Amino acid sequence: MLSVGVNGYGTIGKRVADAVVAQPDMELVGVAKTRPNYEAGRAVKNGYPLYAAIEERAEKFDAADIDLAGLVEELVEEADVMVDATPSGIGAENKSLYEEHDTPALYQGGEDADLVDTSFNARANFADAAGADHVRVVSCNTTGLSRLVAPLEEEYGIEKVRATLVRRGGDPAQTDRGPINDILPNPRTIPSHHGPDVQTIFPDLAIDTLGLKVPATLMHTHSINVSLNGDATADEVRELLESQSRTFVIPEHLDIDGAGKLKEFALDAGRPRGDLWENCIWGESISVEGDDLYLFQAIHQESDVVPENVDAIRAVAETADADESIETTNDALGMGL
Ligand SMILES: NC(=O)C1=CN([C@@H]2O[C@H](COP(=O)(O)OP(=O)(O)OC[C@H]3O[C@@H](n4cnc5c(N)ncnc54)[C@H](OP(=O)(O)O)[C@@H]3O)[C@@H](O)[C@H]2O)C=CC1
Ligand SMILES: O=C(OP(=O)(O)O)[C@H](O)COP(=O)(O)O
Repeated sequence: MLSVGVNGYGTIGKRVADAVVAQPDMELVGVAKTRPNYEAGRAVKNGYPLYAAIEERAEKFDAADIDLAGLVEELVEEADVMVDATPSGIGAENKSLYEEHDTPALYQGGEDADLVDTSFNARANFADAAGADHVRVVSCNTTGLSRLVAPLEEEYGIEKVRATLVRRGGDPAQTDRGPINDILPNPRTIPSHHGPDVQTIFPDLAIDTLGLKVPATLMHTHSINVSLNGDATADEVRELLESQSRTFVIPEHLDIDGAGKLKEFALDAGRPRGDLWENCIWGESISVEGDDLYLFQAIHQESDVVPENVDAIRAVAETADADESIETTNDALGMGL
């Protein structure tokens, strides 16, 4: 069994913790937080040992009647692999903690690519993380782009990707992002960080990305154009994407016309927290004009990186190859819609 610790128990961390618990080959050693808020209480109710991330604040947990299992240093010492899901920039500050205890660590997409030995996407470059000490699971949007690029690159070769990312302004619980009423080019410069980030996975890929932020919380939406090298028809591309385990081509008959219905669909399917781990690609949008493929896909920012984190744990621990790990993760989570 792989012992896993999660430092940072927020949007991503709590989902990764639950996903680790669901795996047949992993155990959750515990999770770390700085404050005794509702998520801390829920972690304890779930039976997850809770560690204080900042020693001086440990007494606040006592005052809130929330039991601590110890300090984050003890969690790191006990874990075979740490998943750092702290806010952007804090992961970099925590790197020395993991090094002191000789514990390999995963970081999230809010950290810089140069913090780590390799950036990670399970479908595209699983083997690059073998035995690495520091691995970054790329951001939600970069994960969504990488999952799309990998099969297209293998099947046809890619001349160029052009992607416009309409990004949600904040997660549903991020009240500090709002109230919001605006549409922002974000960043105003081009490219957005996503193109260079995709190139940390596909170094030779030509890709331009433009980003915007809109006053929505549910999901991101990508408008994609891929100039392919090989001949393709829309039907062939659709079949290819349907054959991938983490790209869900939304059938037309479901009559899902936006992120709101997608989330409702996920809740109806019994998905935890209404999570959509897969890229959600509108079937009727898949079009080929000459060498150019076009499509729309929705990306659930809170959850698409979760199975990638689980796979990255096995990759650094070298306990499975890509296909084995992806299959185990998918089965344990209940992937497939
Ligand atoms: N949300 C998203 O859509 C996505 C986020 N990411 C990336 O994942 C990372 C985490 O983001 P997200 O989950 O949204 O962030 P959240 O703010 O939801 O969660 C971060 C958690 O870290 C805790 N924390 C804060 N400081 C520390 C610390 N010093 N040590 C330990 N824990 C700490 C916070 O707990 P406390 O309340 O106790 O301070 C909070 O629970 C970022 O790099 C982000 O860019 C990637 C893909 C999608
Ligand atoms: O990784 C994400 O987005 P990104 O791929 O646009 O950086 C998450 O949705 C977090 O985005 P945020 O930086 O707006 O919180």
